[in-house]
Amino acid sequence: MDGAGIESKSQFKKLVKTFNNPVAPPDNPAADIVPIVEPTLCKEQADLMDVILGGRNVFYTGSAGCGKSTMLKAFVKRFEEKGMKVNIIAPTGRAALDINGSTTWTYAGWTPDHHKKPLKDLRATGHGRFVHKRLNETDVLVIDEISMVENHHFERINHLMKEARNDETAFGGVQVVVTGDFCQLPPVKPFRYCIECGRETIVNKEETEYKCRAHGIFYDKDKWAFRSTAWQECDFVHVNLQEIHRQSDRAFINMLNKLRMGIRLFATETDLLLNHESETRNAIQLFATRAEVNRVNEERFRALRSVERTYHCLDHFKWNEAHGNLKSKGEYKAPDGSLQALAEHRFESCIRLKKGMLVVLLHNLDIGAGLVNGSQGTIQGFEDYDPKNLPKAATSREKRDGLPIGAQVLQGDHAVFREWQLQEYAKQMEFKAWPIVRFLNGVQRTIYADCTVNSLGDTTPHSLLSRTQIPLMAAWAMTTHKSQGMTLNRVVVDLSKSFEQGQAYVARKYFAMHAFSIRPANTPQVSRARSLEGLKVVSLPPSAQGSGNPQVKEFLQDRFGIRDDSQ
Ligand SMILES: Nc1ncnc2c1ncn2[C@@H]1O[C@H](COP(=O)(O)OP(=O)(O)OP(=O)(O)O)[C@@H](O)[C@H]1O
Repeated sequence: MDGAGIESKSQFKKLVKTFNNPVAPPDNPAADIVPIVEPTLCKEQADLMDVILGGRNVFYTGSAGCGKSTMLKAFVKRFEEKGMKVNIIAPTGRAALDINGSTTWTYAGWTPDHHKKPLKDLRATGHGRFVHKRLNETDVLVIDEISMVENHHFERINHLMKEARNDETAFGGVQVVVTGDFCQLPPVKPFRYCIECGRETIVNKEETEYKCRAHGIFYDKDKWAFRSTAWQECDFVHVNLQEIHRQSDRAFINMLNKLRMGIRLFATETDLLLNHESETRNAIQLFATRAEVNRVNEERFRALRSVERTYHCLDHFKWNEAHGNLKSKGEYKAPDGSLQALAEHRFESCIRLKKGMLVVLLHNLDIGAGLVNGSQGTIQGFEDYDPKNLPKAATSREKRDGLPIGAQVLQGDHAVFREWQLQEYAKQMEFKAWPIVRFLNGVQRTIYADCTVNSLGDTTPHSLLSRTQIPLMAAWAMTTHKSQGMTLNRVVVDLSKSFEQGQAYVARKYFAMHAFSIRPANTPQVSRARSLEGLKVVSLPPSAQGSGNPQVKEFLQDRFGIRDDSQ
């Protein structure tokens, strides 16, 4: 098993006590103060790990919160420990940053214009120096957020890898692991250019057909990766993770599963969702647009009379000159000096903080203490900067002898680099003080800056792209987009309003996505983790129920027997 776990309630209580009482030394300092940032895999996750490590091509899926990202980190670590070269790719920049990977485009060495090339020419790009080398060094290709990867994009990558690796088996013979949830975001602008000749297709009014004069019609219903020839060639083992780790309330999980599949809720369930008792003091309001979020957050921020403190991020690109193609990553900057390459980063380039402000934590600080990505709290005050308290990379001696109470330890790859970046960040801080946050579960912590590192390039040492910033953001309001992947404690959401505003292309999926992105308190260690308790749904859009994409439903039914029993 990977990572340490909290095995009993008493162990958890002891940990919380230790964190809340920094003067009382615990029995075993080293064991108790090291934060737990990765959970212990459950049985079905461990079984999946065996299948993946066994070398088969695997597609694994499951509802939001079943641990897809947790699995990804765990098996990548295991492959890397075996010395295997793993490339992790995702269809968008933001998704790629979250998984310390690159985009499908960067991996393939393409710009969107490459889709305008006939397949034969596109395949030839696999012989470009960097691309050829990169694709030939891959042992395992991991594709995250597969729901957004369009059929022919998946197909094109398959062709490119066959050509580059001179091997006509699926993806040129590498092991392929794909993950994601087809009930979440769909591919954008499918079949825009004909895969055969690269000419722009002509779309009909209903956006159901894309026509190439020379090569016929492509149908919108076939836009999904699972409808591609490449998917068949991969001969995937299909795994559906069923245990939800974010929520613990059975009735609530059932409802979420129905919403995911676009299954109409029973009247009793709708009633429960709208009218259950909820604790929404200091809850976060989810909105569709950034403008609404900014308005609410700005109003509430201004209303606080305490002193405002501004924190600018520290972006850094440590470039290995062997990666000529990456040089520009460190060159393009936004007006505030932050790197364009990190524009989609989950940490803000600039944050303003005040005492009394509601904030949300943006990374897993300490799972054992219930402090995860999405934990909400209030700033209680500020701790003066003291270099002694900055998180440090543990030396081997410290690992052996234990660290001082309250010290935060930097673990894993790049720990020394991260420590250095934290020190640099502290030097450039205008206000030499760190926010102290009391979280909704009662745990109080000083929140130091965190440094996230993305390793880039095909050779080692990798080029390192990093952002260092205080991992907090205002939590009166948030976009639903930003809430994806978080475990929020208290949420208020008005779904009908989102519909009136005529949400973009995902309108049909919007309801399922939104409802599914609501993550009330769940960590089993937090005693009041009654899932519906932290959720307030203001109103539901009646038209939005019972939608769900028919091809996705059919696919999930075929593969996993997940069916719509309400019909
Ligand atoms: N085996 C486990 N034991 C305890 N907690 C777990 C376990 N697996 C995952 N979690 C926790 O559950 C939460 C959701 O996990 P994760 O983000 O991996 O899910 P996901 O399926 O990727 O969700 P999404 O589709 O929303 O991105 C995280 O806080 C994670 O730490």
